[in-house]
Amino acid sequence: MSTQPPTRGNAAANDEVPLDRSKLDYSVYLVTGRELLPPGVDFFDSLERSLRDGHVGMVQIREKDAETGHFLEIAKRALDICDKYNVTMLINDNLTVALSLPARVGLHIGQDDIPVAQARRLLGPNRLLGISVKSVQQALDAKRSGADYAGVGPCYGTQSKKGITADKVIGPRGAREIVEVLGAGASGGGSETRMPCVLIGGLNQKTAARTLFGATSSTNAPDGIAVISAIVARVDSDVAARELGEIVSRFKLGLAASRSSSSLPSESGSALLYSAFAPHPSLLPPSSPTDAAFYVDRAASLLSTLRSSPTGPPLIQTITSHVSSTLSANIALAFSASPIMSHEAEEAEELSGAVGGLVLNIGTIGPPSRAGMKVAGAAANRGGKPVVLDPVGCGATNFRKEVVNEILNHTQVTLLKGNAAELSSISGSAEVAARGVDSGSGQLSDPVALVRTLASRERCLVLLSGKTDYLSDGQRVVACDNGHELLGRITGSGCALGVMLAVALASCVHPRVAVDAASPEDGESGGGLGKLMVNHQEDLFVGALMALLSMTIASEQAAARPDVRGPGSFIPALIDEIASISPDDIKKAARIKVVA
Ligand SMILES: Nc1ncnc2c1ncn2[C@@H]1O[C@H](COP(=O)(O)OP(=O)(O)OP(=O)(O)O)[C@@H](O)[C@H]1O
Ligand SMILES: Cc1ncsc1CCO
Repeated sequence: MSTQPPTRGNAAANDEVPLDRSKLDYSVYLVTGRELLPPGVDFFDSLERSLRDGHVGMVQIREKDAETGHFLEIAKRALDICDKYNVTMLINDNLTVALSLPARVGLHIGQDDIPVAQARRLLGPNRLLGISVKSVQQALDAKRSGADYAGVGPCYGTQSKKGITADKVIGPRGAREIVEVLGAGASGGGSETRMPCVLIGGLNQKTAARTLFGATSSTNAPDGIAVISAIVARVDSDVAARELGEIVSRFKLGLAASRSSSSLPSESGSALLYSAFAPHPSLLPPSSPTDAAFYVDRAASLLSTLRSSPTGPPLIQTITSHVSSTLSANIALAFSASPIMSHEAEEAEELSGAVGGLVLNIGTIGPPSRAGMKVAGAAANRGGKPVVLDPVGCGATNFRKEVVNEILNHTQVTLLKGNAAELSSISGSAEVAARGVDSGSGQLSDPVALVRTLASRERCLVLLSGKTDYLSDGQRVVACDNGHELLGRITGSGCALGVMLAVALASCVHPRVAVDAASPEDGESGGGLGKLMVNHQEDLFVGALMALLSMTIASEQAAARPDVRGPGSFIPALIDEIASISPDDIKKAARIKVVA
């Protein structure tokens, strides 16, 4: 293990040299917390250990209970360690302590502390000044007020700060709105200068990748993560810091590659963590094809891959309604997958090692499935497994809206599927009223804009189901006219489609997905991170299309059978047709249009 100080050069240990803000490294920002140290671990030993390999670029000394003299004593010793490893140090809250230390030491304040403008006046122009923000307004104020960076959060509930309750948590999606306005030229006013930011609150080895991805907007991304217990509570704080550093650097590499559409650099033969949530750029078409045949051919060839997978059927964990459970499981089997209908939180973590994809369907959700979704969703995200969310009946009640919101915050979904009423409700429009689990009678005025905007906002694929289905990844939109009205006359066809989507998305992900199955007990330590090897062998957009075409074309074939006389006889025929649908059927019968 290296004991050499890193050459990052992001701190001016010599106060003669003005702080070069462009060289600060926010990737892993450690906030100290003596109260969280493991028993018998010395604060300064833990700090030095976490800094020595160069993964932590900033340290904030946080002492909520120490009186000023003692705080200063701790900060002075901590500064020696930070200087040794060329790490930038800040003081939490206490202006007196910050001002008693050399000018290279900054100050971080909260919204309830001294106003930023006043802090800036007292600190002078050179000292680093950070502020915690939890709303867009606070972010805009922070940009105007002379702060250098923002801590955005709390992303999740944490144990480190008393008083944080679930309703104050902003989630990765709330963080994204803030990250957006902190970017250069953000709408809504404020300075044109981009303000760096770190995500804070519940960030650890399990949540970091998903949260960085979810908090990234189309124009701006977080610069790093601020953590307390994910490092401080670990005896091996060096290993903890390295794990976090690797997650952030993989995220940044993936982000750069996705923005330049270049290929992702391979890392010991594995693709990058970022690709767990977004298609590998090399799988995207070189330019947007307007020719539907391009997608139909690729969907057909993905179906043959699924039918002949050398690794066997993908295991699909489905947390779904008791109404549609059996139909969904049978359809998964017919579609060359292996279903497991499990909503038990207690087994979700263990199960996640074996599953290829996860379905979260809120049809008859109750406390156990709600809890199971949380654990299963987090585990799927960590392992790079595709997640399909079916927000059944969303919009019909406030409870369902709340549940969907909660899921979108705790899990980065790969695909969101819903009918007009459900997606209308999630998008915040009242255009199509929900009466129950089926669409209302109203029509969407602009389904293309709805799926595109929602996909871009939620950073996932969106599939709007109905007579015509619309699929988008936020840029491309394909409309599909296949399907039979009998699908709308049986219950659970949408739920079963959700499972088929998970199967198809799982078949896009390279079979060499492997995550160290060891999992920590306390949810905070880094166990279970292992070697993540997530590759995609096909564009997830094509995967979703393959499932949709398979369901809708099979429904047409079933309805055309002489033995089908209505919804009752249609169900077994549909299962049979799904079991036998072939790549050729897809090529012959697909009726899709590239509409954007
Ligand atoms: N009138 C129709 N004509 C053709 N296909 C249809 C029709 N209605 C629905 N479908 C197809 O049925 C499948 C399910 O879509 P639907 O919108 O009915 O889902 P849903 O409302 O979520 O269903 P459920 O709640 O019963 O599971 C989709 O593949 C869609 O293409
Ligand atoms: C009828 C019904 N009620 C809750 S879930 C469900 C199945 C259709 O989604």
